[in-house]
Amino acid sequence: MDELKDTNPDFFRKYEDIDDTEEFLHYMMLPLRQSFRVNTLKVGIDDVVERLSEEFELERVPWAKEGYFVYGEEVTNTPEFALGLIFMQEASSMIPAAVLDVQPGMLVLDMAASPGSKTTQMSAYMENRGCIVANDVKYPRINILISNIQKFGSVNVRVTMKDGRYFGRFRDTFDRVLLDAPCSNVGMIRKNYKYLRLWRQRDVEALSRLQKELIMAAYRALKPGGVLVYSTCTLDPEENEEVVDYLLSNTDARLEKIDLPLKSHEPITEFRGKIYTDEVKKCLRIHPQDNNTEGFFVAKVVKDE
Ligand SMILES: C[S@@+](CC[C@H](N)C(=O)[O-])C[C@H]1O[C@@H](n2cnc3c(N)ncnc32)[C@H](O)[C@@H]1O
Repeated sequence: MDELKDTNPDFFRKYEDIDDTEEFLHYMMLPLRQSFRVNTLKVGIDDVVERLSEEFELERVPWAKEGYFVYGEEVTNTPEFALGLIFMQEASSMIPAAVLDVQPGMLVLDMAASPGSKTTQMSAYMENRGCIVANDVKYPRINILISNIQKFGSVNVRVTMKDGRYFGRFRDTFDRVLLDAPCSNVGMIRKNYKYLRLWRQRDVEALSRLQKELIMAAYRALKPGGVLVYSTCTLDPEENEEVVDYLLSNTDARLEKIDLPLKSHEPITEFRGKIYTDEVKKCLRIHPQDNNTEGFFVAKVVKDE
């Protein structure tokens, strides 16, 4: 552990103010459990589960009916994976689309969509009806997005390559908006230690500024009566509670409490001299030890009619 701390002392110093428990550090460094979603556009959940149970131990993800943890050998070596009947996705990353409550026929904006795990999850929930505009700003990531959409069999998706802030001009347009924002990826340290090496406070601050602009554009593009979900796979308050606090202070946005069968941490309302509205307590702040997943943050925002 000491060796690891030496790779980025600034990170560990800051995180003493966020979660200084041994449990947090322990789970941060533990390898992630594998998990997948059944592609309900192509196959029934029970059929896949029955077949894969012959080879693997499966455990249902409590917050996504088609999500499973998988134990044993590499599930990506199966025909089910090759045929796109299952989609590998970290279990906590299944939360935002589960919270967004998309319905068949809706117009949905996925503002930062690549590699498309949540786009494909939403297209399954929408039974391939309606339309998802799946956007990403980076050209190489657009290719991965398109290939995942094709492999999954999602036919209700249109891909765009724009800076997410561009969508602010489509005022009151989308029934649902997902902003799964670019972030400092602290939650993904469990997947790859490179995210620990790469973490810098100045990047957190720059990302926070970008996220505030993105969430304002996302809210503008949302129809009255619609729902916006903001999520990150990081735990820095500047990228989470502070961004949501910014939206609430500058618009008429409202938060709704998220009710899912999982454990979470109390959101942060005060950090390094900044005070955030108590409303942010309605958000989900998930530390890795809560459910043995990646760290994650999710906010459910509504725009009144
Ligand atoms: C957390 S990842 C999205 C993961 C994706 N939602 C999924 O579930 O598969 C964030 C994405 O934001 C994209 N991004 C970065 N800056 C952006 C911007 N200004 N506008 C739109 N997308 C951006 C990145 O290229 C990256 O693909």
